[in-house]
Formats: sequence, C-alpha cells, structure tokens
Amino acid sequence: MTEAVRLDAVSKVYGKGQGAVAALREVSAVIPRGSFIAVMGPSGSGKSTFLHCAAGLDVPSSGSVRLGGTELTGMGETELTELRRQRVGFVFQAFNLVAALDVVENVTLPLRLSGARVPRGRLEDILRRVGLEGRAGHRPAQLSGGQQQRVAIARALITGPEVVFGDEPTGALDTMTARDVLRLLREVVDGLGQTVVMVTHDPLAASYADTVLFLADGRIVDSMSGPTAEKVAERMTRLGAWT
Ligand SMILES: Nc1ncnc2c1ncn2[C@@H]1O[C@H](COP(=O)(O)OP(=O)(O)OP(=O)(O)O)[C@@H](O)[C@H]1O
Repeated sequence: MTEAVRLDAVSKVYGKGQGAVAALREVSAVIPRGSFIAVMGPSGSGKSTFLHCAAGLDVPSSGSVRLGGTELTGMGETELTELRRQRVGFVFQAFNLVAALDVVENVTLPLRLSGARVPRGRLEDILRRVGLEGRAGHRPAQLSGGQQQRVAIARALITGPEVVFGDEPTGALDTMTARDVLRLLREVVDGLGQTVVMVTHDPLAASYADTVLFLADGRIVDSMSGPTAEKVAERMTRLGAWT
C-alpha cells in the first residue's frame, strides 16, 4: 500500500489559556493512495480541522503530517502555498467558482495561476469525465448547482493532484444532485486512481467511500470499511451525533 497522506499524533489547539480549545487530540491516520475516505462525526468533533491539517491549509500544534512522503510540518507559508497549488485539490460546499469566468477558465485557473501550460488533452478528458463537454463557454450563473460542483471537481483534478479534499461537497445540493456528484467522485477514484478525502454529515454520502473515519471530541474513535448508509447512521447515533 502506498500512502497518500499520513498523520502521526496530530494535535491542534485553538486559542490560549482558559479559552483554549483542543480541536484534534493526537490523531494518527493513514490514507492509502487510490482510496475514497469519508470523515464523519458530531458537530465540533474536529472534522474540518482534520481536513485542513491533512491538506496543509492549517498547521498542527504538534505531530506530523506527510503528503506522499513529504513532511508538511515545519514548512513555511510560501512552500505550503506551492504545495497546495500543485499537489492537492479542493472541493468546497459553496463551489467557490469565479463568477466572471466561464467553465474552461474556471477549470484551468489553478494551472494559469502557477504559470503552467494547459494540456489540451487533459482538459478535454476531465471535462468529458465530469459531463461538462457541452458547457465549456458557460458562466457559473448559467449552470445548475450540480453542474457548478462538477466544474469545481474538474478544477480540483486539472493539476493531477495527489489528493482531492472535499469539505461537505454535497452539502448545498438536493439529494438527487448530490448522488450524481458522489457517483462522479467514486468514478474519479475508480477510473483515475485518484485519492479523495471528504468531510460529510450525510450517511448516504459517506456510503460512497471505501472507509469512514469517525471523529468524536478531537479523536478518531472508530472506522468502517464497506460502509452502508444504515450502518453509518447507526454508528453516528451511538456517537450521540443526533440526540
Ligand atoms: N479558528 C478557530 N478558533 C477557535 N476554535 C476553533 C476554530 N476552528 C475550530 N474551532 C473549534 O475546534 C473544534 C473543532 O472544530 P471543527 O470545525 O474542526 O469541527 P467540525 O467537526 O468540522 O464541526 P462542524 O460539523 O460543526 O462543521 C470546535 O470546538 C470548534 O469550535
């Protein structure tokens, strides 16, 4: 097994003194390359903090994060920015597209920002995979929510990242559209060998993953392979998420 991401005893404390909050407490996890991982847990359990530390968006208070063998802890902000631009992709709940740019311009933005050439073949392949080949010249406002999230997924894939991180990527979508987007994420794992790590509140979304990690109070308290929506919901209820 090759490791895409490895966290060793990662802790994150926000604030100081009396007001300090331990968002992560010595979390260790290995994310295998080519796997689809969902991160679940009650509100405030540390899911976003986990994702941000794993992706180099946030710096742990202690412990080690490695992306494909590269140690992130100790890196300066310039180095981290470069790493985020070239080696990871992000998909957010709110799509975060640039309204004034069309589909192709949004998708290729990460490459253009780093001064890289846009490989035509890859652009066409990715647009086809996400089902947007007929929409290349459309602006975000001319697309449905599901289509906008497909643009965001294409933008996350264009640099050929080692890992795509999703923070509630289906949180703003209706159930049917969310399913389409989840199927697409599953396809990029199965078809492209992409690694995907996704935070979600939704047991159905988590059921598309290979493995679900459950966080509670800043710790990984459980994991589940071959999840079903029912089993995930049951586990979440036991964690007190919905009481
Ligand atoms: N920038 C911050 N400053 C202070 N405390 C923070 C900050 N970010 C998160 N926290 C705290 O850290 C803990 C974990 O937050 P985090 O956002 O990681 O949880 P979460 O599981 O993603 O929550 P949710 O499901 O509600 O989005 C919470 O107690 C939160 O209030």
